[in-house]
Amino acid sequence: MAKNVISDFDMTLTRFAFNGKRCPTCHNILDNSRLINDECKLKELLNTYYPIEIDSTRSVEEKLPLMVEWWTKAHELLIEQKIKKDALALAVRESEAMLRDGYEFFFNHLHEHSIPLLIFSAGIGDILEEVIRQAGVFHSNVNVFSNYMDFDELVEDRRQSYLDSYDIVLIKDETLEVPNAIVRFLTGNE
Ligand SMILES: Nc1ccn([C@@H]2O[C@H](COP(=O)(O)O)[C@@H](O)[C@H]2O)c(=O)n1
Repeated sequence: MAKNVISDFDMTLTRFAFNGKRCPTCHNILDNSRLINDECKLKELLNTYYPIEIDSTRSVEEKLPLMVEWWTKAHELLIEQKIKKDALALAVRESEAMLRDGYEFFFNHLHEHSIPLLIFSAGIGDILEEVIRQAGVFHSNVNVFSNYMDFDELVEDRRQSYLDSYDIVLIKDETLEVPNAIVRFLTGNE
């Protein structure tokens, strides 16, 4: 039987608090860093929307559009900050984010047993990956499904790193023809 482990990230794989102090989410890591200026209102968004996220009297249907509204507004604010990709690692290193105690066993054991770990997160994929990487457990069985930042670098600059990292790289292809061919193959052309 195929096994997968599915998890979310912020406050699930990372700690909620340490020594009585709240630990940051991916968004908070950026917000608390030197990459964001004081005028950026991410904290105000957190104060508005986090109570809604954890409000057990509201239904999922009620919360969903508000959560989308939250991350849409947050991402618009982040775009204005013109963050450089290279600076993310330092922001994570200087942050107080930490994986939960016992993370080494969790990540290493799944890797040793070739069990895929699928992480779904409403956080920021680039930051999330960096937290796991800096903890030394970003193994090949870890797959992250999250929002990623799109940096204004020239496509040419990134082409080689994509070619090195992925089996298939689509360039100037606005269709889903290749993914659809793979999906058809996986489902036996049904
Ligand atoms: N703009 C935002 C959006 C979300 N958050 C918090 O990040 C958490 C992501 O959690 P996952 O379990 O999906 O990894 C989410 O629960 C929000 O509390 C944020 O801080 N800022």
